[in-house]
Amino acid sequence: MIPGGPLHRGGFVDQVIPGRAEGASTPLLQVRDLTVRLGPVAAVSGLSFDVHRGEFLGIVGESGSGKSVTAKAILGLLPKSAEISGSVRLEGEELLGASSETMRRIRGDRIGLVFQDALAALDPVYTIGDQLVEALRAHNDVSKKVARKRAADLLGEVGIPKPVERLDSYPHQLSGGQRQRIIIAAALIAEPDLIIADEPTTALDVTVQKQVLDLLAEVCQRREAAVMLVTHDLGVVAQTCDRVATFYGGLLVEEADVFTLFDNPRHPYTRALLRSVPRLGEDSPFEAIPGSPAQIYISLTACPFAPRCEHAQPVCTAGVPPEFWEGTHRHRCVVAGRGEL
Ligand SMILES: Nc1ncnc2c1ncn2[C@@H]1O[C@H](COP(=O)(O)OP(=O)(O)OP(=O)(O)O)[C@@H](O)[C@H]1O
Repeated sequence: MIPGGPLHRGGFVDQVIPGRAEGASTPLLQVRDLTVRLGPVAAVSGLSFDVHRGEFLGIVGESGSGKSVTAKAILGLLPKSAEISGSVRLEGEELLGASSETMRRIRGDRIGLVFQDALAALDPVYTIGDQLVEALRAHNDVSKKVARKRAADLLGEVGIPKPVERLDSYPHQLSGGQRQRIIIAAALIAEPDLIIADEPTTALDVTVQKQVLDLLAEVCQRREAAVMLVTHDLGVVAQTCDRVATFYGGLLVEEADVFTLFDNPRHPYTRALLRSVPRLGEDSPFEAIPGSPAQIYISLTACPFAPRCEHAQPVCTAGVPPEFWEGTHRHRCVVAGRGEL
């Protein structure tokens, strides 16, 4: 048993997780004690976080840290063989264990998806207009003419020049950045409350990346929707997010508002992640994190970062570290929690 510090709070399920919108109404998305096993792999362990309306939450971590599995669990897109427990509520409605029909409705109406590969998400044999009109008419009982007008308006909203003409283009006739804007337009069709964007800009060059992220942030604010951005790129997080959660080995190891996380990271993994980002104009070279990302089998029994952590002590492997809170900043490092870091 790991001794919790004075700031340690136990229990997850009814825990209040303060976010940016403190004192605000019920969170839009409330994830509690989410645990996912995929065969022998403990992909996500005891995950709890909130997403509020109008908020941009970044989820960062190395490959294999459980980011995509978390997104898929929320969307009901994990394989049937996955063992899932905990709770995922969208404005109070429990999504874990919901029927496939309910989850199709949720994905269609309430949660929009933006994935990395825009070309794969668009059908090459149909025009952009055909695809948007079809998607619009799946959600709204409107004529083709009205749907086409709305599709053009949507393209305008996401910054596509000459939107009416673009409706007649095929995906391959557009640039990567334009295709990603169209994917965002498609994700917005049903006016979702939450947009989950999984590495949405990885395939784009830096300038276009910034435009697409600014667009997501602007749309999120204008529509009072929330965005959950899954990325391994801390530069992207710094540019866009209000709050950041760091994942490691399927565990949420730290969460804070973006300024606090960058200025005063508490978990050694977040610190290492920040040091691993190259900075222009600084003499000190960036440092790669030694060792390989953790793959956790069966269940988590210790701090997953301990084998790679320069500050690890025996206590770190005595059990899963509890949460330590400093205001709205929380982390799972016992050494930092004891004030020894
Ligand atoms: N279908 C699956 N079957 C078995 N294990 C899986 C499956 N999908 C993911 N995993 C495992 O679950 C863990 C979390 O994977 P996940 O894809 O969520 O990581 P990630 O943080 O999104 O990484 P990346 O940035 O590479 O996408 C990893 O150990 C991965 O190997």
